[in-house]
Amino acid sequence: MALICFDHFKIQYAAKIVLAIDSLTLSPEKIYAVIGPSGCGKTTMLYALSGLLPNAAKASGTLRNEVIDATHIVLQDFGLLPWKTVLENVMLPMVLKNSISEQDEQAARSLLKWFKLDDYEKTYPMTLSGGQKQRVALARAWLTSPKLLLMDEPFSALDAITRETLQDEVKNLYLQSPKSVVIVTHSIEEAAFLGESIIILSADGTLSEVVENPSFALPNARSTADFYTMCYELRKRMKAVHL
Ligand SMILES: Nc1ncnc2c1ncn2[C@@H]1O[C@H](COP(=O)(O)OP(=O)(O)OP(=O)(O)O)[C@@H](O)[C@H]1O
Repeated sequence: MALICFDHFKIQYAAKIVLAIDSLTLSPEKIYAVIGPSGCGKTTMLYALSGLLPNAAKASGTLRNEVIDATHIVLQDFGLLPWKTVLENVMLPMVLKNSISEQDEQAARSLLKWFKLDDYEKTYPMTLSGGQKQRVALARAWLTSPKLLLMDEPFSALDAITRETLQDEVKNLYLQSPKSVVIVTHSIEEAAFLGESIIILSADGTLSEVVENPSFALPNARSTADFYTMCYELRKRMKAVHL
């Protein structure tokens, strides 16, 4: 079954076409990484998938997202409310719907524990590090049990080791309870580690190709020859689409 279908889908700002995907189908319960040169339309693609395109964007053609009502997007700036505690921020979607159950609170606490934030539940976001804020945003995303999770450069602001730790946490959480995920990233290593399939966009916003990633499910994937080969292949292909 297809979760998402692009069919001659285009987005333009005034006369400038910034995304043009003729044909692309995404399957459920897979992690897709999206890479491509700066300005090629990666974030625009994510906004289109979330149904949150800016007013100035004009869309044409077809983009079918079968789970648009159960789609959650994690933005680059984390989207945390400074006047709410960590626990309240994680539970924000429930707070907004005015439907907090004991079960939700338990689930929020166990996610905070998973993300090593159990000592911080009464803390306010301004006192957290970038990595901790990102973890709060990820815990919130997971708590809503979205059918499709969209993440825009989720780890770009973090130092290398924190980034790898969070990538591991997200992958392990995904392997425990698979979801449909689309991650936009600038990092070839992140795409090769987190992407089961990697969508490569060209500089002009067209789809270059979708690459399957044989290293994705391997134990200790980062230290396998398949992972290094994948990084090498992606680097080669990225150079080609930059031209
Ligand atoms: N609100 C807007 N109004 C006009 N043009 C826009 C708007 N938002 C994005 N664009 C243009 O659309 C194109 C695609 O932008 P987008 O942010 O999707 O690229 P990206 O691949 O995510 O870039 P980066 O890798 O640098 O984050 C760019 O040329 C950008 O200038």
